[in-house]
Order: sequence, then structure tokens, then C-alpha cells
Amino acid sequence: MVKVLISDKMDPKAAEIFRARGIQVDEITGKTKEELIAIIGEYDGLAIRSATKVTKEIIAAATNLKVVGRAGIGVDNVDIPSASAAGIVVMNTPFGNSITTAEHAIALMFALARQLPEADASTQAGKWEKNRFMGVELTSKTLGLIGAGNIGSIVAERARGIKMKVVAYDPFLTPERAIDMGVEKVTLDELLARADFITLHTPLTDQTRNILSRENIAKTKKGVRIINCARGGLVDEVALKEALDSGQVGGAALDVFVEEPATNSPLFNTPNFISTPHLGASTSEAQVNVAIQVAEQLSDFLLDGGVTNALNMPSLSAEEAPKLKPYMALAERLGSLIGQLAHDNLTKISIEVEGAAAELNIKPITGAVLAGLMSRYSDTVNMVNAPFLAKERGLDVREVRHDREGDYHTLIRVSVQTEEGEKSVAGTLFGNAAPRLVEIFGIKVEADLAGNMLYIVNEDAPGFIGRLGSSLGDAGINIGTFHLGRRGSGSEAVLLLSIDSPIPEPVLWALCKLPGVKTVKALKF
Ligand SMILES: NC(=O)c1ccc[n+]([C@@H]2O[C@H](COP(=O)([O-])OP(=O)(O)OC[C@H]3O[C@@H](n4cnc5c(N)ncnc54)[C@H](O)[C@@H]3O)[C@@H](O)[C@H]2O)c1
Ligand SMILES: O=C(O)[C@H](O)COP(=O)(O)O
Repeated sequence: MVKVLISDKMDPKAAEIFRARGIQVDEITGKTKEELIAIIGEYDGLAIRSATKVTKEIIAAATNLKVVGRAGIGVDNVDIPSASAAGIVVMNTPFGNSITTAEHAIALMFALARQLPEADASTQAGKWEKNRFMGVELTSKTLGLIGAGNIGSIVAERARGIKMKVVAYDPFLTPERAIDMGVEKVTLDELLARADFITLHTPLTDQTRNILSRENIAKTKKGVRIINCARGGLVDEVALKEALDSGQVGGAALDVFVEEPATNSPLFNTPNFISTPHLGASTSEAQVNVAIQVAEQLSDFLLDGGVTNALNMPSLSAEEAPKLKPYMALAERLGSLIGQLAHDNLTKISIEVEGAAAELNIKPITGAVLAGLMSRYSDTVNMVNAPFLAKERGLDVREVRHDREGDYHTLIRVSVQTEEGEKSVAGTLFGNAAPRLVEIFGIKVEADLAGNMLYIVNEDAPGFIGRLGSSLGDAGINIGTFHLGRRGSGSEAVLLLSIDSPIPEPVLWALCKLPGVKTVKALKF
């Protein structure tokens, strides 16, 4: 039975969905790294929020794990390169908590404008300091948006609703999209110089780390108010503290910190500083959304092979997955065949599809070809890590979709560049389901690719098949199927035999010595 672990606090809807789909689910939260390492090996799927750190060590212990699902957006708590190398799909739910997080940013902006937390604390302390708390109006003020993706664009829309002017810095924001959003696209320096409020909505990357650095904070308009509901590390916390103390920054609200849980930040107790404990996504609506989405995505993947919102694999809908399944089996076998037969040092591979295959999503087909090809280098290769392994080895991968009508209703051709020139194999599906090889290195041959097989190239001459049959018979090897193709009468012939047991090395050597034999190779599918 498929087993999933939920290791962070998640809405009960997630567990309900797993159970309804026949998946065994354990909810075990608050485990230490060592405790998680001890149990993770049992699970096929792992559902997390931001508390569980899916490190290299956890991945190494996760011997059955196929997928990690993040009920939320940020995946900086998952070591994606290690997961990819281990063939584990990593998914998130990119939209389920965006509105909620945008609302939190807007809430913090209002709170900063009117010093709400301090006014509340003072009033409840019986001080009634009406003259101490003089706020600012938001109408007509300029909001500087750093990051104009899902959450940033919702923040912009809400801010425009309260009559703010919005300027945005995002290198990936197109001028057309900026017009659609009703924002002015600006450079970072322009934003720093013009904004009365700055709100951050980017992931934490090498480019965004300390985007509000000491130097950049110094370029802001005096008294600027800063909100960060994205990721700790976007703002230099030490420089922010100094800027709040000096009055360069008039107020700051952080939901996220460099170190979380943040229990002892130097920013605490600074006037005009507001903090919340990473609450951006914490509304019941958002938590229900992400719990449902993550549970459905993991279930679709574990039960049907559907891939949605994966960060290390192309998407594949639950409807597409069954259609693609036989193609992926064919693609994987063609990749494996060429991997077993072509020489090392492959530099280029091309995957061509025609007929019905050309109507399909080619990415999973390519992934399956590469998984087959790379399976000779690693036991743990699959569609997730194969493209990464191929890239690591410098393999140039080309995908070609042909419109032309061919001899077959559907065809996948895999060609590689070898030291001896280009070599290609091609296959089709019989009855839309059964993978069949139809061509090998320019010779037409029809064969299943399954189990133990023998590939023989010989001179096409009378008596050869008899001698081969006798040699195998004498060695006690039973032939299951026998497929023959040749370039022309008397030229080179290809034999593909399925055999009921693996062929011992001495028998292989004996076959190599049969008159007329050019190549003998044991294959395994
Ligand atoms: N506080 C919370 O609880 C909470 C909740 C949800 C999301 N988040 C975080 O909010 C962030 C944004 O989420 P999103 O869904 O809007 O992501 P998104 O991917 O939709 O948008 C991110 C935007 O950042 C832009 N960007 C990337 N590099 C940039 C750079 N160097 N300078 C400026 N812009 C850059 C991208 O072009 C993109 O438009 C993420 O880090 C996410 O983890 C936090
Ligand atoms: O990236 C996210 O989705 C947020 O940081 C939310 O994190 P959480 O699920 O731990 O609240």
C-alpha cells in the first residue's frame, strides 16, 4: 500500500483526501532530524510546510520516497538538487496561499501607517496617548513593489484599490504585464528613491539576498516604511535596525526572518518595528486550499503518475498520464536499447516523434528515453534525475516533432551521435499499448524489447541460424522469440532473440566465434 507522511501541521483535509484515495497516511509532526531519518524510509510521499527541512541526509535515508509535496509556495526548506539526483519529484502549491499572504502584507502596511500594535499596547496599558500616535495616510502614497509575481500582483491590485501609486521592480516583469497590472516598471534605484512604502515579494536567491542591503537602505526616501512577507534574508536585519534607530526608515514590519523561529532578534523592541511569526499563509482559507492541493497532487502522482506544479520535472496531467504511459514504456526501452548498444562518449541525442506521438507532451517521452539511456550508469535513475544526469554529462538533447505521415500510426525515433557516426532506433505501439521495436541502426526488424535478449549482427549466409540455435541449445538456453532483419540479401543481418535465462559469459564468447558473426551483445530490459 502506498504510504504518505505528513510531517508539519496541516489542515485535516489533506489526510482525509489521502485516505479517501486509498493511501495510508501518518501525521507525525515536530520530529527532530534524527527522528525523521529513522522513519522516512517507510514512505512513498512526504507532505510538508516550512518547518520540515528536507536535507541531503533526510533524502539519503528516504529509500522509498518518490515525491515531496510542499503545502505552500517556498521550497527553500527542500534540497531540490539532492532530491532530483535521487529521482524524487518536488512539488509546491503556488497559488493556494497567495491572496492570504498579500492580505497580510497589506495589513502590515496599515499597521505601520498608524502604529497599530504600539497604540494598542499603550491604550491597553491605560495610557491613552492620543498625541503620541500620529499616522500617515496611504492615499496617494507610492508603494514600491520588489517582485511582481503572484503575491506581488495581488498586493499591487489591493494597493491601487486604496488609491496608492504602485511602482514595481522585477527584472522579469514585461512592459505589457506592468500595464495590465496598472503599475509603473522602474529600476531598483528609482524604486528606492521614490517609494514611501516598500514591500518585498521575491523568492530568496543569490540575486535577491540582501536586496535591501545597508547600501540600498541608504538610497531610500527618508522615513520609508518596509514590509517583508516573502523570505528572511531579503533585508539586512542589522542595517535595518540601525536605519530604524536613525530614522532613515520610519517603520518596518517583518513576517519572515533570517533565522526562524526568530526568538531573539536585535530588531525586537525597536520603536516602529512590527513582527509576526511567519504568519503570511496562516488563514483557515489558505490552509484548506494548500492542504487540498498538496494531497491531490501527491495522490495523482503516486497513484496515476500525474505531475502538477513540480519544480524538477515537466507537468503531466492525471488525464494525460495514462495516455502517455505506453509511450513512456516504449521511450524508456528505446533509450535503454541505444544505451546498451551505442558506445560511450555520446555527445548528442535526438528524440523524434511522429503520428499520434507528435500530438502528445514530448517532455515526459524525452525524460523516459533519458532514463532508459542512463540506466546503464545508475540503478536509481528515473525520469526526474535522468535529464539532470544527461546535463551533467554534457549530453546535448534535441526534441523534434514531425507533422509528416509515416509508415506507422505512431513512432518514436531515438538517434545518438557516436564516434562511428549517427545511430538510431525506432519503435511504435501495437494496439496503442504494446511497445515494439521497428528499426535498429537502419535495419527494419520487429521485436518486443523485454527480459533477457541477445542482439547479433552477422553476415547473411545460409546455415547461420542453425548453428546459432544449436549453440544455444547445447548451452541449455531456451529461445522465446526470434526476430530477423537484414539490409539486403547476402549483406548484414540483425537478430534479436528473447531468451528465457541470462546468457553466461562463456556462451557469449562461443557465439562470438561462430563463423560470420560480427557482433554479439546480451541485452536486458
Ligand atoms: N510569509 C509567508 O508566509 C509567505 C507565504 C507565501 C509565499 N511566501 C513567499 O513569497 C515569495 C513570493 O511568492 P510568489 O508566489 O509571489 O512568487 P512568484 O514566483 O509568483 O513571484 C516572485 C517574483 O519575484 C521576481 N523576482 C525574481 N528575482 C528577482 C529579483 N532579483 N529582483 C526582483 N524581482 C525578482 C520574479 O520575477 C517573480 O515575478 C516567495 O518567496 C514565497 O516563498 C511567503
Ligand atoms: O512559502 C510559503 O508558502 C510560506 O512561507 C508559508 O509557509 P508555512 O506553510 O510554513 O506557513
